[in-house]
Amino acid sequence: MSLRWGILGTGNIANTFATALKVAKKGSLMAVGSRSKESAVAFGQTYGLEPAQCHGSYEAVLQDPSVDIVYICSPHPCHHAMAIQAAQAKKHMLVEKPIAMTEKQVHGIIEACRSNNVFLMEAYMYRCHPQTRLLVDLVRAGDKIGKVKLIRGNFSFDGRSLGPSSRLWRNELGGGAIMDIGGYPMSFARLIAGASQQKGFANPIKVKGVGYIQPDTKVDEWAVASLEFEQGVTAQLFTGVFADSDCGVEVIGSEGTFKVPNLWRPDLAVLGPVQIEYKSHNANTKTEIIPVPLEETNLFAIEADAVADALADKQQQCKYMTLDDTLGQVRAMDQWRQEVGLRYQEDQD
Ligand SMILES: NC(=O)C1=CN([C@@H]2O[C@H](COP(=O)(O)OP(=O)(O)OC[C@H]3O[C@@H](n4cnc5c(N)ncnc54)[C@H](OP(=O)(O)O)[C@@H]3O)[C@@H](O)[C@H]2O)C=CC1
Ligand SMILES: O=C1OC[C@@H](O)[C@H](O)[C@H]1O
Repeated sequence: MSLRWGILGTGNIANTFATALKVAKKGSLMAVGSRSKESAVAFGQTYGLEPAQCHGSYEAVLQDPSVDIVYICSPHPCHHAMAIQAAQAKKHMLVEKPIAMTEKQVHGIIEACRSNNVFLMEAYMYRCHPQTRLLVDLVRAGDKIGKVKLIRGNFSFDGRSLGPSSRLWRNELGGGAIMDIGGYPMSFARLIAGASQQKGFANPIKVKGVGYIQPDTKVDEWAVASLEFEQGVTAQLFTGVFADSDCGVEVIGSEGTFKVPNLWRPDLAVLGPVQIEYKSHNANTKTEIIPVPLEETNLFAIEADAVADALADKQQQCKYMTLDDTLGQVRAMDQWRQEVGLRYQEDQD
């Protein structure tokens, strides 16, 4: 099955995804939509589209019969309306993370997709990667880790040079660390807590958080969270957009610890090796390096092909990020924001 993709938006990640579609085995780019025809044509030229495949509105892509599925990659506050329109146009969709701003919005998107029988996935691409799948299998097996006690996840980068016009620093565009990258460690903790209980994901029973909100931009510059799950599993999360820091993750169990230096972007070698490191708590053992067998290295091609596999299997969700998982994710994100006092216009809707 080869999926015919349309991309809605021509920004940073749109380019990454279009590049990935060149190597994806089960999909190709058929159209792009932008708020301006000029941007659409410039983008399309880079990826081999004809001018007729480059639309000066998102709506035109939704009406394009050569498109099966759209990739929604506008700023987060735009996702909700675009996803509902895509569902009404009977297009399947992969929506960038966070899929929407609030739990209420996520319910609206899921309802629209279910009633129009279209596929929906929140694009936490790292969830599809073999490295993540191997870690999940190791945690589920339990022989090395024992009982999971603490999950630690960080994602931060220095976004100050992007400047005040960037969506990252604008409250009305959903700016701040929690919404941009805090969702990665949150979704990771929920994935691993679930694996430790032989489930696809788990939702925290307690979310505590603090953070720093810039008084001028009204977005969070950094934030931390402590989570409690059932069966005594806990998690520590850090996110920030003011500095690069170690973005590795750790799972600490009763018998040993797994460390993954480069979980979020294993396609970028500069961020660290693609491998899982295991150290038993037995003082006499050395760190074991567990390699990750890879047939494909492009993370976004892996994601696009996972979407194609789900659709070929007549599924309306992807097993790596199901719709219930997405609902649990937005609830936990809403709680984290509430703890920190981070508010957006959508909280009043
Ligand atoms: N999975 C991942 O690794 C990544 C995911 N993302 C996610 O993708 C989304 C987009 O991020 P990114 O590509 O960095 O963002 P950019 O700001 O680079 O691009 C966003 C694009 O959205 C379109 N757009 C529609 N409405 C607006 C608006 N009101 N203001 C600005 N742009 C608008 C524009 O395209 P046009 O002008 O053509 O209409 C713009 O180029 C975010 O939700 C983000 O969280 C981002 C980076 C990495
Ligand atoms: O998802 C993301 O990952 C990488 C970051 O640079 C980007 O801002 C974010 O949206």
